[in-house]
Amino acid sequence: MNEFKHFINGEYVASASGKTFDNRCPVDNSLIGRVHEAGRDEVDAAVRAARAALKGPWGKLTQAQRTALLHKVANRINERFDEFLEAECRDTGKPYRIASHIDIPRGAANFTAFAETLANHPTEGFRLDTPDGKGALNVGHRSPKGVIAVISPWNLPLLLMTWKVGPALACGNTVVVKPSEETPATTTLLGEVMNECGVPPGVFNVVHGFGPDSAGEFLTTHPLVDAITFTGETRTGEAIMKAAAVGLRNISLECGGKNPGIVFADCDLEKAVEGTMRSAFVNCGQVCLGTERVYVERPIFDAFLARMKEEVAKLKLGRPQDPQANFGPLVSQEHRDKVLSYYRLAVEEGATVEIGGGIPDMGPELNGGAWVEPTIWTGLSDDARVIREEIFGPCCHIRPFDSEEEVIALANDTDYGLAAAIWTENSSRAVRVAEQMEAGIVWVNSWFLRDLRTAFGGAKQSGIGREGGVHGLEFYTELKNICIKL
Ligand SMILES: NC(=O)C1=CN([C@@H]2O[C@H](COP(=O)(O)OP(=O)(O)OC[C@H]3O[C@@H](n4cnc5c(N)ncnc54)[C@H](O)[C@@H]3O)[C@@H](O)[C@H]2O)C=CC1
Ligand SMILES: O=C(O)/C=C/C=C(\O)C(=O)O
Repeated sequence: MNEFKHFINGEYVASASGKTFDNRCPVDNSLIGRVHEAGRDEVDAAVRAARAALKGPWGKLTQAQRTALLHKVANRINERFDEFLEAECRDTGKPYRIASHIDIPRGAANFTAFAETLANHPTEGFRLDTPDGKGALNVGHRSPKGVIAVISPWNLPLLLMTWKVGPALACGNTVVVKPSEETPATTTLLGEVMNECGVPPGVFNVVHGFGPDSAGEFLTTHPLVDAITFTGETRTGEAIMKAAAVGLRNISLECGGKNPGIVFADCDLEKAVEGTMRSAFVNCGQVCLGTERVYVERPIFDAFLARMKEEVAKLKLGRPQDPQANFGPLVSQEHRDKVLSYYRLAVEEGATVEIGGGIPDMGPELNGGAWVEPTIWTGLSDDARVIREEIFGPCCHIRPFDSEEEVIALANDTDYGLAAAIWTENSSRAVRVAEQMEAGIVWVNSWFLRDLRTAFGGAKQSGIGREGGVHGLEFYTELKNICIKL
């Protein structure tokens, strides 16, 4: 039986209260282990350790020394690849086939990419003319922001946690991470890696627990936290924003999406089908960038729908270890209840279920798991809740359109603004439409093609701020101008 403890000041510690909660595997609902639930005291100890570490050996490292240390962390994740893979897939149920080329490699790359990008970023400088003719030099100086609270979700646990911890540490901050209660394993394991690599105690801390009235709230309301970075649901983002208002702490929020895919008749049909399949069904549809609304130009609507149904029928559901499996369960029974409620709602709202729509029979060993069928609907009206609300499951609605103007309006008719995918071989149209998308990220003839140097974040209710590349500098550092009179 695993026991997931907090990682505070370089040591694994249990909750003083003795409070724990169960961690279950979504593949078959078996018990993985017990997770310690942090109270205010553990959160306070973690934040104080992080604050003290800013003034310790960590705060004295040069950028080059920090960069070298973060490379070591990335290498060690790669050396312990199989342990991370097994832990991640046990927590989430996702296939090894997926996690071994997305989650774990990106978990390591998030340290190297940000260490390099930030180490090589130039300092701002301006020469100012002055009346005496001698002038002045203005030099931008960046210092770490301080203690960063990282609140991370369950869908890509290692990837999304390190996506924040990597740049935070590269900029010289210290962190307290509150991973999702559903997926404590890889964040806990990262504590061992930090110790093995010689990252000083207190630089990386982990507290476990839930959101409201638990570790998440205790951490985000802690007065010694300087800034909060979050990925998860929009409503949680609002709660965190309120918490951050006290003491005027900075926030970076990456929240939900209801992302459109736009398929023009002049696309390469096979490319569009392959990309839309991935964007709707990879990770069992639990990716904030995923496509839940697909708009297809009428002349190819029937052909596109038929090909999508053929491909959905080929998805191979199975245990994470099954080398053929490319589709796992949802993360939890609770999330399955939510997704299935939308499957029922779609029918109530008048959808035609083109494929799926229910619970697959996985056999006696797996039927207790959080499995749902990959699902495609057609026929819903544009104001249906299924079209407007983020479901975060393996499902999409496909609807025909007749003109570019119409589809731009449809795609933007949402409270969210995270991502969009456009499929066309006409590059002028691609740019024209991409520029009109109310979204932070637009892919043309691709999806989830990630370059870690680029800006990442959402418009409207999909978030506040941009991370990625040098954009994270604005959040993870304090920029001071030093004016030197010559
Ligand atoms: N990347 C995304 O866009 C994600 C979206 N979701 C969506 O959100 C729905 C709910 O899933 P949850 O895991 O409950 O997401 P959530 O947004 O509630 O949880 C994400 C993280 O925030 C923490 N948290 C929750 N409330 C908090 C609070 N008041 N203060 C501080 N921390 C808090 C959680 O413990 C977790 O670590 C899902 O059904 C899905 O639709 C979930 C995970 C990721
Ligand atoms: O940074 C990435 O490549 C992936 C980001 C995905 C999310 O933010 C999400 O699914 O929540």
